[in-house]
Amino acid sequence: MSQSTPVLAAHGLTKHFRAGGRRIAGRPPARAIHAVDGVDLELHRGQVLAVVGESGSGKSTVARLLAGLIPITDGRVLLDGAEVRVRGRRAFRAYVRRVQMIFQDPFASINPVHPVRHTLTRALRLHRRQSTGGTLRGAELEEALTELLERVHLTPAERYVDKYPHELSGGQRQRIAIARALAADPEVLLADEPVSMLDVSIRLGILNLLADLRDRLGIAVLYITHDIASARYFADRTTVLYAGQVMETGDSESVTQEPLHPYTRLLVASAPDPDDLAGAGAAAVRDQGTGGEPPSLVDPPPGCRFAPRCPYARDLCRRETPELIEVTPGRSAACWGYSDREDRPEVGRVSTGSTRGGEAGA
Ligand SMILES: Nc1ncnc2c1ncn2[C@@H]1O[C@H](COP(=O)(O)OP(=O)(O)OP(=O)(O)O)[C@@H](O)[C@H]1O
Repeated sequence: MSQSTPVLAAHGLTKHFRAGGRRIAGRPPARAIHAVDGVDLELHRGQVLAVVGESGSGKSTVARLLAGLIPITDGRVLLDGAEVRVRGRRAFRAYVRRVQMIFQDPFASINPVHPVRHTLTRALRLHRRQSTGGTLRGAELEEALTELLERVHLTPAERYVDKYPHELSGGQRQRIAIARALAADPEVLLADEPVSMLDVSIRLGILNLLADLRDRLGIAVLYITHDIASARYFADRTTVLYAGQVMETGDSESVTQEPLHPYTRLLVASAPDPDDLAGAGAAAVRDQGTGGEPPSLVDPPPGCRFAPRCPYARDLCRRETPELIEVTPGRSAACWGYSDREDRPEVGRVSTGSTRGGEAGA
């Protein structure tokens, strides 16, 4: 892992939504939905970080917080090491120029009444004005449009530039959404489930495009997904989220092939991957069973949030919340099984091959 300053980092990122609507004077305060609680993550130049988790685990909220779209309840976001304070329109625009978001649904995120030319020209002009104060026109504008379309592999550019969104496929629309984000010349792309609404046959093409942008432009990519198999394929590092908290983090290959946290094993075991993602995890889930539902995020109980579903959980797990424990360099799990507590659970020994250093629950 790069030792350089991350281009974007979050420390203790927390978002509590008010449950049950607006506060009414004279009534007790509304309870909070703990959507994201104390999440740390780092995005490095030229790397993809996957944030993986089930529905409701807080993935989109993390992306929206990092994009500055919703206010943070607690914690800090650092851009190039400097704390971000996105207050006011100007500060928000300056931030968004460097940190762009790509949404799940390319049908909803692109205005259907305008052709591609309009969508991209608007984005180019907006960001050009902010960075140089100048306006793009004529041949210079055409050149910038062609370059953007070529970057997202929509070539020849003239075939696409005057098309309307309804004349494009889902994959082509997502490429336009990515081109629009690139118009800002960003350092970070926050991609919230960028392929989950697309036909399976074209998903790989979009992921390959994002990987290409990472490699050629050195962009840092946050890849939000519920599909841990795609994280293995596409992301350099993977962070696993459960009920708003980080359960495990590390290089994608080890997280998906030799998962440490019982929750990651469950995710891996239920991943529909023909490439036999971590047979060990699947066996553990099959043998011991981990049915059940994620906990309520309204006033969640103390202890590990996965404990009610965890086949290894002991009293300690239900009582105290485990911190992330570094099990091997660059790999951490928020599981008491990796602590040196005497009352720790036995989470099973995991063969981690050459990356192995610690002893799981031994
Ligand atoms: N604006 C909001 N107001 C209240 N609760 C919210 C709001 N946005 C999200 N939540 C709640 O926060 C929790 C996390 O939601 P989030 O959308 O971040 O999860 P997710 O992992 O992205 O799920 P999915 O994969 O289904 O999109 C959920 O319980 C959700 O209901």
